[in-house]
Amino acid sequence: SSILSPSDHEHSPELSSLLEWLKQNGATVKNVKIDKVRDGGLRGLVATANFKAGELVALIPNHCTVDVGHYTLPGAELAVQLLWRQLEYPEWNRTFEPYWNSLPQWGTIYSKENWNLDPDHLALFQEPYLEHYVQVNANWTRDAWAGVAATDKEKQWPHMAAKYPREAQRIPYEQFRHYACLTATYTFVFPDKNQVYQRVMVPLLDLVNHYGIGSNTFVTKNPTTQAYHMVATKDIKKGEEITHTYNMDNERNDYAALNYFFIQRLDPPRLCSIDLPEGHLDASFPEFDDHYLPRDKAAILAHVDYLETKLKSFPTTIAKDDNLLSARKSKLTWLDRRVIEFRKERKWTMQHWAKILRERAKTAYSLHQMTDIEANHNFEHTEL
Ligand SMILES: C[S@@+](CC[C@H](N)C(=O)[O-])C[C@H]1O[C@@H](n2cnc3c(N)ncnc32)[C@H](O)[C@@H]1O
Repeated sequence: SSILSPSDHEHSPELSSLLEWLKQNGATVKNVKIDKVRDGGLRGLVATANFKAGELVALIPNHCTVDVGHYTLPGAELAVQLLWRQLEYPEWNRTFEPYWNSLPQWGTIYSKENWNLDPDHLALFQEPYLEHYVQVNANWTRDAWAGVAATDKEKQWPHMAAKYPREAQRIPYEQFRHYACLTATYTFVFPDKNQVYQRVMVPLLDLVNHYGIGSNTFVTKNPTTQAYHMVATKDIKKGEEITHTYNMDNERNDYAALNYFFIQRLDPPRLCSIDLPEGHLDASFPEFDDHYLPRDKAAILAHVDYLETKLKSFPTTIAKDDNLLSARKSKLTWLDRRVIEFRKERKWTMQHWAKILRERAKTAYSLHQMTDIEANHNFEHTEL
């Protein structure tokens, strides 16, 4: 069934049941609806009344949420725990049906945890580093499923499934890797009652999309009631999309593409983290590019050289990528298209910054070593 709500703004049966279930269980979900929020049909949360800054947008009690494991664990290991819990507590599992049904179906969401490992698809990145990053992560999911990952047995599926062989047999790999993606991308990190940070599935709040600087809510956990509160950080008008900042790393497209499989055109444009001087995917780069890009003439020119050499090394140009994306009889899947859109956006941003840096180099200072003549000159001045 479709994960999208119909265009007449009525909720699909799945989403109506979610809201009903939450209300029956003490949640506050009054002035919000789940709707298509972007051209591509992206689902998100929308305000159905005005909210003032500081006002509560939604409250989800702790008993409607699921702690899936320690926040440092990869999606595959969290998936093992979630599936095991569903088998171990069938009654509890049944009561959560309205929530499970609100989650996206297999094959509609991707992240490094459940990526398509077809080499032709990975090659679309035009970047070996990103290909490897996806491979390492997706292979971990595959290995945890097969029970051959280099980690504790209890973190791998066959060991946990051994207790429920018949039920476990009915769970296909497709579902496992989908769960690995969900536990990594549809979860929040919050401390439990013992102050241990957990990955938590929070119904409804996990339908809110990411927005960087300028998002209109944040999520907090009440230390006494353990409930999750979504609070407006600015006035929100009726009809506006509700957003929050998952993390600022997502403001770089390589991070967002690999971890959540979306890309953005940002204003001002931001380079991929791997295209920053000494940048890499696992670092946090919360500030604008301008704060990271060099000021010293030699360093600026070195970075312009990096960007231009890299741009020349790509097998396709932006124009070629555009042609591929707009070709009428294209055999590209939506997954392929997203990766091509990613690489096109990456190139565009590299060109943009190369141009700005080339300008900046014209008036930049130099930290080059003093020549003998300069040194002698300074010495004479000191003597005087
Ligand atoms: C926590 S869920 C948010 C709800 C999701 N849109 C849904 O309908 O189930 C995270 C997923 O939403 C999508 N998403 C979140 N923020 C986005 C954004 N700014 N642009 C595009 N897609 C986004 C990505 O597919 C991501 O994996």
